[in-house]
Amino acid sequence: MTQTLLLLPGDGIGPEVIEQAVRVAEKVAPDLALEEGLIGGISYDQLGTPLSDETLEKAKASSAVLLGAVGGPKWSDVARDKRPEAGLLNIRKGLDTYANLRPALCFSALADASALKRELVEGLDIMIVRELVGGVYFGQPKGIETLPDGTRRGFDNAEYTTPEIHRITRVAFDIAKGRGNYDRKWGGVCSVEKSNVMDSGLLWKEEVQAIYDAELKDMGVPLHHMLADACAMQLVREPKGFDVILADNLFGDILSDEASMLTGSIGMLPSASLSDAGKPGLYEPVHGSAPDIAGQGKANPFAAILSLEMALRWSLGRIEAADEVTRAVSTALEKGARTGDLGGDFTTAQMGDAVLAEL
Ligand SMILES: NC(=O)c1ccc[n+]([C@@H]2O[C@H](COP(=O)([O-])OP(=O)(O)OC[C@H]3O[C@@H](n4cnc5c(N)ncnc54)[C@H](O)[C@@H]3O)[C@@H](O)[C@H]2O)c1
Ligand SMILES: CC(C)[C@H](C(=O)O)[C@@H](O)C(=O)O
Ligand SMILES: [Mg+2]
Repeated sequence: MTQTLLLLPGDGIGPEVIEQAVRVAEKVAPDLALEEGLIGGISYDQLGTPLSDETLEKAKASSAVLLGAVGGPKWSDVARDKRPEAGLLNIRKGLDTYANLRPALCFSALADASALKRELVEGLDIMIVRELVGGVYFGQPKGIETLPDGTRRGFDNAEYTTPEIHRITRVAFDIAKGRGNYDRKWGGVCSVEKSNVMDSGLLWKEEVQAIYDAELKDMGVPLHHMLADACAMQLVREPKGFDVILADNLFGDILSDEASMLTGSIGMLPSASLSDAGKPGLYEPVHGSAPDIAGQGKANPFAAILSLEMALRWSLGRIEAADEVTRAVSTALEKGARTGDLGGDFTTAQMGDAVLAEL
């Protein structure tokens, strides 16, 4: 059966980086059927909604979805439920992609581009497993209200349930088992929360432990618990001490941006968002639409190309093609391919050329 990759380039640098990922896809998986759809601000401009039913249906019917980025200052005054970011949250929820995998891998050629010393990050290979369709992002009620005295009150509800915590914990353990890095200081799975302050955090810790004791212990994968603020600190102090970090939606968002700077640039970090087996995965760079450099040919397309790599690996079962892409990116970096964020002057297209030259 033909496999379909739905492209949702979105806003800002999204279309620029997806264009390069498409060149790579056409080279390593020429039989893959590519379709295109709208999401984000461009969808709001054309259709009055950041995610149309048509795009969501197309996504559900595809083998995988590759998304660029959404958002930008143009839509800052639009109502929250029509904002580009709402389109992103709705497609994640609509596809039930609850397991967001955010690898932070420091290519050896970039060890000096990191904000940290070479010895701290050289060889870094950690995986953040972020719960993506629950927590404070989706909890109800939320809103902004005006109080009788004229001041305002904004509120969000951080909530998790047992099944939500158990299913993401199972994914984290499966991934940690496949990686086998148990000898690191916090090797195996390190679950982070604020159980010292938040009830949803306390439940998170208790339910991770409960499913581990009841179902996962025999896998032989160590489990650690850490407070999220301490994890933020240890990530810059001793990043190679971690292997798989399991986090809720909000802490996973913040810690993955932090981890991006260990690898050299946010322009390098891909992600995979997975649902249950057999359902399409959603693949997107961790970075946003970068309005400050959009339209200038300055964006680093490697996060998008590596997101394609993750789609080949996790949804399309094309492991050899995925390995080829990783190798080509690594070699391109070794040969000096660098956009501005990595301290070079390559254009977005030249970065694509550099990868294609190695395929
Ligand atoms: N998945 C997504 O679509 C996603 C993710 C994060 C932010 N956003 C949205 O993007 C918009 C801008 O957000 P932001 O500025 O906080 O974050 P951002 O990631 O867009 O940009 C942060 C900084 O990193 C740089 N940068 C990001 N990606 C880069 C790349 N590929 N190459 C080179 N430099 C890169 C930008 O130039 C900027 O200086 C907001 O509307 C935000 O909501 C979308
Ligand atoms: C744009 C925003 C909604 C999104 C998030 O917070 O999940 C982004 O920061 C990300 O990391 O994918
Ligand atoms: Mg983020």
